[in-house]
Amino acid sequence: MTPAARVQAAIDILDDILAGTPAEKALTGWARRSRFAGSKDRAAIRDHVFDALRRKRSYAAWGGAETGRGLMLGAVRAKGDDPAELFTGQGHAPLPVQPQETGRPPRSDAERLDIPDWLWPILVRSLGEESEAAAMALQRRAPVHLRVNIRKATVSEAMELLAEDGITAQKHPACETALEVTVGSRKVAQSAAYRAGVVELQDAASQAVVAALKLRPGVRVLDYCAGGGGKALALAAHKGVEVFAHDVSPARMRDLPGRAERAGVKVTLLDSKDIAREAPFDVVLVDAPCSGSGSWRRSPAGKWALTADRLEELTQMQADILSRVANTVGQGGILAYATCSMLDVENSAVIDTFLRKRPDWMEKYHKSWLVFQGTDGFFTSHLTRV
Ligand SMILES: C[S@@+](CC[C@H](N)C(=O)[O-])C[C@H]1O[C@@H](n2cnc3c(N)ncnc32)[C@H](O)[C@@H]1O
Repeated sequence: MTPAARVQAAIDILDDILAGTPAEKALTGWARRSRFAGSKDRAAIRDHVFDALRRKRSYAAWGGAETGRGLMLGAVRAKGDDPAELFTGQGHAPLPVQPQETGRPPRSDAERLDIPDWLWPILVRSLGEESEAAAMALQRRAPVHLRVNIRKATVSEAMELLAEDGITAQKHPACETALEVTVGSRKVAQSAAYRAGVVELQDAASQAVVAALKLRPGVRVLDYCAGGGGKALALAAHKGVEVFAHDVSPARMRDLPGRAERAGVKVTLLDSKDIAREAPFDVVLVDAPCSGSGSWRRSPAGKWALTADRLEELTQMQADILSRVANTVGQGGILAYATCSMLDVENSAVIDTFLRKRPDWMEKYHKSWLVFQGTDGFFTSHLTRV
């Protein structure tokens, strides 16, 4: 496909997404209907689509419309290029630009930085001078990070195994088990290292949240919001640590037993009544449902779907979960709260509310990871009884 034909394909897929089809479904549907497209075409089109979804607001301004065509036109103009070179109408290229398709530069910081207006003051209150850098990082593609499963290989061995499949990865400073893929990221899922459970796809900050717990052999840990089990598997990679996983939607943990087997670790799934029987735990991790603002590079739809009401609902949910699970933590144990959010209302404010209601608890540690520092945005806080 020519570069211009790829742009037209992105326009069609974006129209499908704007009409309500989830991004992954729209991309696979297009690929199925377009057997002529090679893997390089599909990768380039996917990049166009996700770039436009991350920068939907500013591209719509530059392109003059929130349509597939408006966004791709905006993408070209925002880079300072002349759309006439791609929008030629020749072959499968988009039709030439019409005089009424004018567009304009963004009019506010929020529009320029692709943040909804209502959210911008909340981000500024949370991050101060760093909010612009964070918003700009959210406009770009996320790096591919791997967690080395230290139960199966050392970090160097994992790097060598990846290299045999043409994948270059380098150590990431955020966590000892973390690698950043610099070449061959699209080959990871097919690689021998991945299939043998030597590496897992996981952001470095997500790994660092688990590493911050400094788990020692003999401890019993409950991952209370386990979801697909990314953190449960990272917890279970620690030798001698007994890991239990729970989720309010057990279906989300469907793949966890298979993933644990591949990783060579044991994770015991618990439903709500099992928790009472197995408590107390030495560590309870609450990787809470959140806005996901720290991972909007990967899931840009979340940035546009979030509303003030939904954010309020999430903070209520976060507070409820924390107070519900506190009693399952044993004496001297840790209640660890985490979110992949950079918003203070989901992070420090949730902890402050908990500590106000429970003066018998105190915060012993907290840390934030910001999205422009090379990882997803994350927050964690360790609470313990006074
Ligand atoms: C951020 S995700 C967890 C991601 C997962 N820990 C990982 O590392 O892959 C939050 C999870 O919390 C679950 N959840 C939401 N409300 C809950 C509740 N009241 N109790 C337990 N889990 C809940 C959701 O189903 C979702 O799977």
